[in-house]
Amino acid sequence: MEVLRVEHVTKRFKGVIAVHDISFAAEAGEILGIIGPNGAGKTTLFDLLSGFLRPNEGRILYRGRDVADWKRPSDFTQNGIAKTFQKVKPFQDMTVKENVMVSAFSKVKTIEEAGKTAEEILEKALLSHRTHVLAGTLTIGERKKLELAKALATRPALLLLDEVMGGLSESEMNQVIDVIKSLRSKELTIVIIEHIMKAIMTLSDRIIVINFGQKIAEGTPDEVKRNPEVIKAYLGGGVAFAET
Ligand SMILES: Nc1ncnc2c1ncn2[C@@H]1O[C@H](COP(=O)(O)OP(=O)(O)OP(=O)(O)O)[C@@H](O)[C@H]1O
Repeated sequence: MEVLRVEHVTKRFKGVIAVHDISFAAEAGEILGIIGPNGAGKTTLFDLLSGFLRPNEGRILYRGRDVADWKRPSDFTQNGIAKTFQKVKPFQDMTVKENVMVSAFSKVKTIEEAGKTAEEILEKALLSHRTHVLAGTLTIGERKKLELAKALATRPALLLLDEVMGGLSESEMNQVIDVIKSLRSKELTIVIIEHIMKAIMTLSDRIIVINFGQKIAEGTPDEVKRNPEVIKAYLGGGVAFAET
């Protein structure tokens, strides 16, 4: 079943065309990677998918419904679309559990239910050993896991992960990769933007490559790695595919 369809979407900021006539789709249960050099338009595309921005042209269909009908970003959350933020900003003076409970309240009504959701999700996010500490005391790796947990607590069907590996050590990154792998199910579609090639190549079923706002390639990780257009775009940006 198709969960997401992006049709000829364009987003302009004054003179800049940040996203230019992009189309793609994602199936239920799929992990779809989006890569591209700095400034390619990835963040803008995510902001369009999560309702923070509106396209100038084209449309975005979620489960067959045009998201233009939704007025606020919270309508996106209510309908099952969750996004993590590149710059994680937990409520520092609240515990890890309380942070997750805040997100859980988008779907449940009572403190008991929110607490239960938070505990279950913290377990999934490999963060249950930090349940009762203040979020302000977490390491960067733990903050990234908390960010993931907050998104999961809204019970999404479409999860948008924006550079969740950034700033992590190798072992922290491997843990987050394991967490994301464990989320795989036919009820959840994951779209992930990531600069770290190892992570995106390991996780993605399919990858879309964008450069200067346009889609330049789409395929399996192996197909994308061998694509001459992609190699050219990345060599220009100084990133070597050979490492992956
Ligand atoms: N609010 C804005 N106003 C003007 N230009 C913008 C705005 N947001 C993004 N842009 C421009 O749009 C283009 C795409 O930016 P975007 O942040 O989406 O790229 P990106 O692929 O996410 O980059 P990075 O990998 O560095 O995060 C860039 O040229 C950027 O300068």
